[in-house]
Amino acid sequence: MNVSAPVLSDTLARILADKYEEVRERSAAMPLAEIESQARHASPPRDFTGALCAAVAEGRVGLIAEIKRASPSGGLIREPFEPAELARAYEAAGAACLSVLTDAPWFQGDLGHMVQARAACSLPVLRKDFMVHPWQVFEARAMGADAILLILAALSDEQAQELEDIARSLDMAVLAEVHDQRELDRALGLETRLIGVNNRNLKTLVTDLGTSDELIPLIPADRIPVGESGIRTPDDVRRMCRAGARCLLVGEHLLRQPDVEVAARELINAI
Ligand SMILES: O=C(O)c1ccccc1NCC(=O)[C@H](O)[C@H](O)COP(=O)(O)O
Repeated sequence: MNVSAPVLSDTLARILADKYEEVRERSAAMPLAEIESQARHASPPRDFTGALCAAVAEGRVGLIAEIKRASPSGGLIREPFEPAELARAYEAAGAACLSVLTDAPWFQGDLGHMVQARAACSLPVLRKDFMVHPWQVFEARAMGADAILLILAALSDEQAQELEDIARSLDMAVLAEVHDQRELDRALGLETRLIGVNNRNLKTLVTDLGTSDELIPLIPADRIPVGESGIRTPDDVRRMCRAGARCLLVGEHLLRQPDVEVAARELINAI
């Protein structure tokens, strides 16, 4: 696969330019065959999709609770920042899964945050990063990730397919993220059942739950819609459910609360 960033002039493009450079450096330090071998010898993944389905089958929100220190839109979100403590609190609240930001330049993330969070609980964990190259998928699994995010806006169809194939060969779940109908149509060409509708416009960074209102009803019944970004209140949760998503990915709102367990429980019990 070609390791060069698409030419765009928005926030996502700037993040991707840094990401392609990071992949170049990391893959130069460890060959693909070596990281692939580590991934294939890692202990088995936890069932990310199964955990979401179980929560929904029990009548609860399938909450993917996010762990991130900072973001381009929110600046520094939580300090002090204790990934293990957050993971335990989210699990105690009844979250189905975790999402952990591992991008350093834009989110102050680290793969170590994911390792610490996963070791502190029994929840399946999504590596939340900008995946553009097979090396990163192998790295994610080698470090314990149970799922990866594929942002359709950041990938060609061929890239998305290749990264999904690798993830599936490693028994990892894939969350395919879309922002508009065109990306949704492309995502439906993938095998994954998990289709994330991101309410954040990645060019302006503004969130609008109307994106979910519009796109989630278009997702076929054999897929699992996941509402993402800008979800803050029990009313927001109910709005996502009305649109058709009982699985939700929530970060900033929870991380800004002094007691994340109470805050997560409030959203989980909103329906
Ligand atoms: O959050 C950002 O500023 C951002 C900027 C550019 C690309 C991605 C970005 N966020 C990633 C996410 O989609 C969110 O971390 C995730 O959906 C949770 O959203 P929120 O509950 O609003 O923190």
